[in-house]
Parts: sequence; structure tokens; C-alpha cells
Amino acid sequence: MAVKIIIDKEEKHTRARLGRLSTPHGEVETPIFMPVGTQATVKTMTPEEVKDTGGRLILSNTYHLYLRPGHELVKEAGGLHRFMNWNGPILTDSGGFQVFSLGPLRTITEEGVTFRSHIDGSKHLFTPEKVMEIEQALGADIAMAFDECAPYPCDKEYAVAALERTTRWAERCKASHQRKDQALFGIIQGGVFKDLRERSARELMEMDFPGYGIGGLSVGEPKEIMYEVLDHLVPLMPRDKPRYLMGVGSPDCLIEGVIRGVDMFDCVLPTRIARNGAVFTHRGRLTVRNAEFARDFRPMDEQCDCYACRNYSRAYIRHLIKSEEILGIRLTTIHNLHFIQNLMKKIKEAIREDKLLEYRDEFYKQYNEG
Ligand SMILES: Nc1nc2c(CCNCC3CCCCC3)c3[nH]c(NCCc4ccccc4)nc3cc2c(=O)[nH]1
Ligand SMILES: [Zn+2]
Repeated sequence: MAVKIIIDKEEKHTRARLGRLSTPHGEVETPIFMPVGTQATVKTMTPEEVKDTGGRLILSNTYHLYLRPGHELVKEAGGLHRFMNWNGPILTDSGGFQVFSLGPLRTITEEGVTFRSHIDGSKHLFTPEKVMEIEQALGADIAMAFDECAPYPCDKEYAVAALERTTRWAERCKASHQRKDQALFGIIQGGVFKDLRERSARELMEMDFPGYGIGGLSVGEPKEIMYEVLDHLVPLMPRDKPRYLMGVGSPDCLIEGVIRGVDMFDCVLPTRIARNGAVFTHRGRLTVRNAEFARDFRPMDEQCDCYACRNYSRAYIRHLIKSEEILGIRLTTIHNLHFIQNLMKKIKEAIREDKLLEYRDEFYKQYNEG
């Protein structure tokens, strides 16, 4: 088996669990937050720096790498691990979400999705078979199936059509996926409708994937609705397979997702807000580029022991960002990735001690999400 999860401990009062996910490029602990490396780099970070913040498994993307530099070029380079000098596990998303977020620039048919490149406007067709060819060429340890992510809100008919197409496309992905050293994960859809979520999960589990993405969430729905969908869906999923909540998330969503039994998370948030001069702290978000920090010589987060917080002040980092000095967003990125990985470490400790709900309450007491 290319990829499997071993559950080491289930938290006593929640669905949270500690596990180890083994892959051809090594074993990682779960629950895990996976930094995003859209164009074969976690923006502004060297692989060593990503590792130093606690990153162990990173994401890259079929859509972006197909358009530039091209999956054949990456294959010629020896695959994504060689190309980007990352020797840990990699997961590639299928581009389903990217292509659907292109809005009017794309059209969906049973065959696949035609879209125009956001780079040069050229026309392309993604079919399940084409996406499998791309992901196998990139060579990630985990490849996501090509799915249709329904928008939020959408009427039930739309969600049914997207779910049914996702199931048919999952069959086609499975039929055309040959790489034995790459695990293909199915993606569960069904919008915010509990019966549709059950149906999508059942149809995909019949295909016996080694792991499952939970798609169609974190697309604008209120967090409470996302939590309700998880409360209903996760118990239906196999206990001994990895559960990957796609596109999540913020610190509160990570804690709530782990409580509900999720093992894997990815989100652009930590790296994206860092580039906008904003950082996570134990007391909530802080926009360090704001004028109020011009003479604030404290670290970004006084409880943080990352490289940026040990060596630089808010005033200095604000100066760098205002002066468009690249070091500025490198320091906010180092901090944000460290903050999220440190949060995952504290969550894992709380699971070990069966105190995850207490940890959540303690976290919320100090943290207010913006
Ligand atoms: N196949 C697929 N992917 C999904 C993704 C992309 C996950 N990140 C991939 C990653 C690969 C490398 C390039 C970047 C993306 C999602 N992201 C979100 N929410 C993000 C919501 C969000 C949160 C913060 C900022 C922006 C957007 N919901 C998602 C649902 C799906 C889905 O159903 N199917
Ligand atoms: Zn820090």
C-alpha cells in the first residue's frame, strides 16, 4: 500500500485521533497542517525553512504546474520532489477547485472542463484522464481525484449533479491511474445537504480509495454549517483511512476540525495573509503593517519562539513591509507557518492527555479571529 494511516490514540471526549500517515517519502504525524506550495514552492521559503517551521507534507497544484512550467518538464526534472528539492511527502490537488473558481472562464461538460489559462488566455480541457496523466507525471505521494466542487449557496439539484459527476469522474480517475507508488484519494462532495453527503461518501467508499478528501466546504458557508456537515459525515467514513478537509483553515477551524475527526488540512491563509502584512498571534490576528506598530518594539507574538519573534520587532517588520523589502514578508511567513504548526503540536498534546475540549476553551478565551 502506497499510503496508509495508523491510529495511535482516540481522544476520550471527541472524535479526534492521533495517527501516523506513512508514504513513500516518509511517515508524518496526524493531525497535520500541510503548507501550500502552489507553484512548487511555499512562497518565499526554502525547503529547509519550511521544515524548520514544522512543515512535513506540502501541497502543490496540478492546474498551476500544468500551465507553467508544464508537467512534462517537471517529469524530465525527475518529478516534483527533485524539481523543488523537497524530500518529504507531497500531495497534489487535482485542480478541480482552481478550475471551478475560474468562474466564467470555464465550461463543464460530462467529458471534463474547458477553461482559459489565467496566464495567457489559451484554451485547455481537463478530463479525469488528463488530470491523472498530469498528477502521475508530477509524482506526488498523494494525488486527489478530479472532482466538481459545488459553490455555496447552491440549490440541491445543482449539488446532486455535481456529486453524481464527481462520482463518475472518480471512477474514470481510478480506471486511468496506474502509478503504484502514488495514492489516489477520492473527494466527497454533496454541498451542505446531509443526505447528499451520505450518498457521495457511500459511492466513493465503494471504490475503496486509500484516503478521502472532504470537498465542497470552506467555500463561503458559515463555519457552524461546515461543522454540522462534518458532525454528520465523518462518522460515516472509514476509521482506518485518512480524512482530509480541503482548504481549511484558520486556527479555530483547525481545532474544530480535529475535534470532529479530521486528520489532514491545507490552507493558503497563513502564507497569504503573511504577504499582506498580517500575522496570527495567540490573541488573534495582528496587521503588523498598520501605523499603530511603527514604534512598537515588541515581537509580533510575545509567546512565540520562532526565528522572526526571537530576533525582530513589530516596528522593524512593519518598516520592511512598508519599504517592500522582501525580508518583511519572509519573516511574517516564517511566523505564521510556525504559529500554525505550533498550534497543531498543542492540539496533539491535548489529544494525548484527553483534554482537547479544555484546550479549545482556553484557546478561545484569548483568541478572537479578527
Ligand atoms: N479538489 C478540490 N479542492 C478543494 C479546495 C482546494 C484545496 N487547496 C488546494 C491548494 C493546492 C495548491 C494551490 C492552492 C490550493 C478547496 N479550498 C477550499 N477553501 C479554501 C478557502 C480559502 C481560504 C483562505 C483563503 C482563500 C480561500 N475549499 C475547497 C474545496 C475543494 C474541493 O471540493 N475539491
Ligand atoms: Zn513568531
